[in-house]
Amino acid sequence: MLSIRSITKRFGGFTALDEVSLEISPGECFGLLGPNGAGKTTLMSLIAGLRKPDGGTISPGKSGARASLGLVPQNVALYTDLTAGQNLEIFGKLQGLRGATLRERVGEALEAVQLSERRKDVVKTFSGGMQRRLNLAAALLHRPGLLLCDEPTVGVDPQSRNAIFDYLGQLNRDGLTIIYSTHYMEEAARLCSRIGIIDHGKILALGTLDELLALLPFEDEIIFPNTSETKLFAERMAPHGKLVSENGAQYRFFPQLKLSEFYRRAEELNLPARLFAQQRPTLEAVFLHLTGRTLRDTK
Ligand SMILES: Nc1ncnc2c1ncn2[C@@H]1O[C@H](COP(=O)(O)OP(=O)(O)OP(=O)(O)O)[C@@H](O)[C@H]1O
Repeated sequence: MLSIRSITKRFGGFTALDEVSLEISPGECFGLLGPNGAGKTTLMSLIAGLRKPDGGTISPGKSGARASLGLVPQNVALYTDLTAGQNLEIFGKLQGLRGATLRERVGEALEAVQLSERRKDVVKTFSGGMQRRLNLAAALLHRPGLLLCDEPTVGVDPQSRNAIFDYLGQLNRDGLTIIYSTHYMEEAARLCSRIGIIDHGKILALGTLDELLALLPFEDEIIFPNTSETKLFAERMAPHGKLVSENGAQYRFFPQLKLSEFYRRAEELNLPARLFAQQRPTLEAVFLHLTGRTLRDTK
């Protein structure tokens, strides 16, 4: 168990983390979901022992379970003039591996992130996604018990993203504890068994996806086109929920009135029901409910 109790971190007069408390169980994949600047990287760096908190405790300390820790940093940290194989050999040596074990682990890691065929290629010729995959492999050579992944898929193509997800899922099923930070709600929902929503240095809510969705005061969100036909209706609905305009093309409405009442009012303006698509809300709606902003607004 990793216990984070009332952690505070300040940079000068600015409070980046404000009394954050979390318990992470062995074998869980915990998601830290929040917009840019929320404090995710700061929290990761404190857990990794790269920075010291101004208040609070993290236990066990670096000499305990956290001694066996892998960190996938937000920015790719590789020697781009060297080959993929040479990079992993350097990281493996830094992690204390030598000889046959090192060679074996490097081979396994390249295989796991689907880069075996690029072993002898220089990293600067790799796509962003391939570099991300190698960055992940580098953190795992010493087979840590806890993996910290700080937004490992930013700027990654779908193929690499899926490869990273499949690999992390497999590692987690094999018992690796993972803390995964992201501002993509789909990633947190897909990969993590529990999610903490973080904003302005505070954990606003914590739970499974279903527990977080249960915080919402409505069951379905409604999507409808943004046209001259629906403009007046959207204006009338705005006080009865949260209305978000998406790229000027459609509205997403989080209702605070009964759906029967919503459709009755649409009918008053001769808007047919087929214009409206109802769907189960996502973590985006939970974030909006908790902060009044969308995750995208705050990027
Ligand atoms: N070394 C530092 N000095 C001053 N302020 C900092 C420092 N590191 C982080 N901050 C500030 O602390 C806040 C949290 O930053 P942090 O990098 O932890 O956020 P984040 O959630 O990881 O977001 P991002 O995805 O943008 O990295 C931000 O407002 C950031 O500007």
